Order: sequence, then C-alpha cells, then structure tokens
Amino acid sequence: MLPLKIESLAVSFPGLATPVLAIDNLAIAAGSRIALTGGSGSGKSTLINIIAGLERIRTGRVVWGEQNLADLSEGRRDRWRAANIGLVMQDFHLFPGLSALDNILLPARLSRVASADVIKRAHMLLDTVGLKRPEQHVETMSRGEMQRVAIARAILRRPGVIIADEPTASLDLESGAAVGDLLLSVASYAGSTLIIATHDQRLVERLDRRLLLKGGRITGDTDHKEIAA
Ligand SMILES: Nc1ncnc2c1ncn2[C@@H]1O[C@H](COP(=O)(O)OP(=O)(O)OP(=O)(O)O)[C@@H](O)[C@H]1O
Repeated sequence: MLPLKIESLAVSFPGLATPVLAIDNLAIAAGSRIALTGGSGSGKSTLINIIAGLERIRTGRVVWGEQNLADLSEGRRDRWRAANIGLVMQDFHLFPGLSALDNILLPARLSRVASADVIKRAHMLLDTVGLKRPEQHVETMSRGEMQRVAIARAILRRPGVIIADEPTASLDLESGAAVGDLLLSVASYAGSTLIIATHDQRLVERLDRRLLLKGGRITGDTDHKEIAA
C-alpha cells in the first residue's frame, strides 16, 4: 500500500508547443481506489506511463511513498516497478507461445524471485481469476481470459500499487463487470492502491475517487466516498 504525490509535473514531446501533461499538485492516499477519466488524447496513458515509471520524468516530482521516480536511473526504475507496481496494460503484453502459468511467472523468473512459494501462489491466482487450464497457451485464449492472465500476473508479487489501463475495453458487459470485481477484490485483499484509467462509467462508479483529465490537466476531482457519506 503506497501513497502517491505529484508536484510540478510537466511532460512534453518534441514538436508540441504545450506539454501533453501538466499537474501542479496531486496527492493520492495509500489504499485508495482511483478512476482516471477523460476523453481520447487527454493524457491518461501518458500519466499512467509516468506513475508506473515507464517514462523518464524530466520536470517535476512523482513520489511513491518515499521514492521519487525522477531520481532513479532506467534500470533502477525497472527494478522498482517490478517490485512495487502491478501493471495491466491495454493490450495485455502477454507472451504468445507460453502457457497462462508461464506468462504469470515470467516477470518473477526474470527478477529471480520465482520461489516455490511464488509458484504455488501463481497456481492459486489462476484459480482466483477463474482459469481452469494453467497449461493453455495464451494465444488460444479469449480476450476476457487473456485479461485475467494479465491481472493474475500483475498481482503475483502483492504489489503496493495496481495500475490498469482500460481493463474492461472490448469486453462484453458481463466479462467487464467480472474484471472490475476481480481488480477491486484483489486490491482490497492486498491493500493495494488501485488506479484505473477507464471510459467505463459502471467501473468509475465503483471506485472511491474520480480524476478527470482534459488537455493534460486535472479539471475534475470528485470523491465518491464523501458524496456517499
Ligand atoms: N510520443 C509522443 N509524441 C508526441 N505526442 C504524443 C506522444 N505520446 C502521446 N502524445 C500525445 O499526447 C496526448 C495524450 O495522449 P495519451 O495517449 O496520454 O491520451 P489518452 O487520454 O490515453 O487517450 P486514449 O483514451 O485515446 O488512449 C495526445 O495528444 C497524444 O497525441
């Protein structure tokens, strides 16, 4: 469970007159559940790439707990991410030719932390996400099943933070609701801070706080918990 603090963040790309992301101040409490919303091109994926440590930070501070990501070299950022962030990307980033189980275990194997306990947990997670065939190759799976493999892989190391980019996109209503259930239940079980970029209004309503991005700036910040209280 990690809190996030962003200060004076600006992300620019060559050839663009204004930054695609500009956030002066944002604090996210440890263990909270955040919906990141906004139209196409508003900066959601850019923000996710920054807070997940996938992009280098040139201007500003992005601090998870005590760690300012701007202070880390690329290699140290990769190791920090592997240990602290469970990432579910839009296109899953699964490896074809490998089974569901091997996909879940691959990052842990690359980080040399795939102990017997971790392998046991991978089997348990396959069961939790409702996948009955650990040896099935991922390229033969439906999108909903691939999504569940990606989620199981993201939470294998009990990350303090789970970040998902459009996790219900292109799923039917029922599968989308099931993926929402899964993310919410694993985050609350592990006490992880949960950040989901989504256009899915049903999913937004299930989260505690909604951040709205427009033109790379936060133009709305609504606390559903306060509204409900
Ligand atoms: N590498 C890049 N070079 C130049 N411009 C970029 C780059 N990456 C993103 N952008 C621009 O930054 C803006 C924000 O893009 P981003 O992908 O973060 O939006 P988004 O809110 O995730 O959109 P969508 O919902 O369509 O995925 C867009 O105008 C995009 O064209």
